[in-house]
Amino acid sequence: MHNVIELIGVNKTYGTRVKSQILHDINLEIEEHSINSVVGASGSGKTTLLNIMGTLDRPTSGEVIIDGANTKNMTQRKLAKLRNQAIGFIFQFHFLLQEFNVFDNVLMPSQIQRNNQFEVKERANHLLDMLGLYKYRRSNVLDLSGGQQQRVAIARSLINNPKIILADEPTGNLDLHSSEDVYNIFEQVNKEYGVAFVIVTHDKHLAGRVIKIP
Ligand SMILES: Nc1ncnc2c1ncn2[C@@H]1O[C@H](COP(=O)(O)OP(=O)(O)OP(=O)(O)O)[C@@H](O)[C@H]1O
Repeated sequence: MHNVIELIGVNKTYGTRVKSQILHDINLEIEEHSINSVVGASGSGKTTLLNIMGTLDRPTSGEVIIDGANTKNMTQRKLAKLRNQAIGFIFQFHFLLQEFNVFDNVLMPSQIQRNNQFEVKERANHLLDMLGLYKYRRSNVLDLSGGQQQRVAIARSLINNPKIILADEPTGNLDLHSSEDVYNIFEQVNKEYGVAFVIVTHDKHLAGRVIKIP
């Protein structure tokens, strides 16, 4: 089985004068097509771990391998390209662009690469259709409910056809019904597109393998 993410001996320490070690010698493999939930007490380092997996933050020591590529000595530019191609991100607060409509928000990550625009737009339409948002594609994102906005964020995370989606408390801001909706979509996307998921969660809906941070 191919690993889409591999962490080898990862440590993370914050602070310069007063040091605080958050992650201790983490060794982890995320297999392609797998679903994984990250759990742990508040402040235990779940978001820190996810940010390191997503190359948004670098470990103090240890190695992060994304889809077979060791990121240790990569330039910021190369890292940004790899991240944009391989990884989709979903956050608790979706960070949609308020001045853009639904369709343009979904297209956003694809604009960084010179992808075939026709294919990208077709894919955006397909994703919006799958997520029940096609009729809202010209609406401003502020006119949508919280659950609908999170579905726009899910479509956006999938636009570059990533191998992995990293989701940080994706249902933290949603009611029970919308939360279940989001988890059902994750399962559907995992089945249909083979995307691996790593989900940081506080709620009881634990999907797939559970990674516990001490
Ligand atoms: N940039 C930073 N600089 C200094 N300390 C930080 C930084 N980011 C996080 N921390 C600290 O690292 C610890 C872990 O934070 P993190 O957000 O990863 O935990 P978490 O498990 O995701 O928490 P929660 O469940 O409350 O969201 C916390 O004590 C936090 O204050």
